Amino acid sequence: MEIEEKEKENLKNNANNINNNLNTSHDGELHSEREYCKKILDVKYNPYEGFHPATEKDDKGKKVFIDAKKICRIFGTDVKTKVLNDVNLKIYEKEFVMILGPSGCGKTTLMNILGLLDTPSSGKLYINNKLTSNMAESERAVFRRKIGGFIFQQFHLINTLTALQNVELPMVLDNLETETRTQRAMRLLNLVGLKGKEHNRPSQLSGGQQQRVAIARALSNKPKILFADEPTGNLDSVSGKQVMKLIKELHDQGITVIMVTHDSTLLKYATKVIKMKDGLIEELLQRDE
Ligand SMILES: Nc1ncnc2c1ncn2[C@@H]1O[C@H](COP(=O)(O)OP(=O)(O)OP(=O)(O)O)[C@@H](O)[C@H]1O
Repeated sequence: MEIEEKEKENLKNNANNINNNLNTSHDGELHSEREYCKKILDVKYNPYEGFHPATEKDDKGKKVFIDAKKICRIFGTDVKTKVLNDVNLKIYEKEFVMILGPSGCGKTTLMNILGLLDTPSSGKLYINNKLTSNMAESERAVFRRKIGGFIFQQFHLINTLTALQNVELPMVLDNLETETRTQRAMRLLNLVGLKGKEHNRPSQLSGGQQQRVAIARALSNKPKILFADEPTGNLDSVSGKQVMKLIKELHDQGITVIMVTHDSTLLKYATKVIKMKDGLIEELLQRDE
């Protein structure tokens, strides 16, 4: 009988403990069972939902844009560091590829190689079936100017030029007539929501506006592929969303996008995810059809 009473007491204590846990929390945010459950559900939110490990079946009928075979990148001469280690990867036309992984795992290095901003130490890289190591530097420059568009976390605008002049710059390098390039630059600035800011210099624009100038500049030569390295990394969440909306619209119009990010909430825009670790592709995921 005495044992039974003790057991009852224990059960009551347990019930009280559970109840207390439901009604209060260490961070003082949870005040009801419902909120508690919601918190648990949030914790279980899976940014990779809707993706599956990529298989050869996923590639059927798609046109290969970039084909990387056993790409290695070693930095340093005396002390050598292997930053990319036998990376194999195919990127197809019209994909929206996101590269994720811990800091220093080689994301930017890989993207710079795919965008011909850097060259691999070994391995073969094909763009549109063309072996890039056979390209002259002038041909690589044409790819960067005419086929690729680039957006960086730090915007990389020229501070002494206006927004309009920044957007016009690649077209100046391409010898386009003044009238044509000014008209196109005005149209692009309008497209990215910067009508009226054409004559502002970067210092007179917010971070989000500067990134939108950078997007307009990246689009000035009508690229087929957009390389974006942490494009929202320096932006507040509202500006970040505007920039992502623009990039999504470009993808919807048929531009292939390769983007490096730390932010797994952006995976909703991706059709393919490359998870990197220590210079290797740890996992390749494809959005469910
Ligand atoms: N030019 C270089 N010379 C020497 N080491 C370099 C060079 N560029 C990159 N590295 C090294 O290569 C590694 C990978 O760098 P990378 O910038 O590709 O990483 P990441 O995954 O993009 O990192 P983060 O997310 O922090 O930007 C780092 O250890 C970095 O220090």
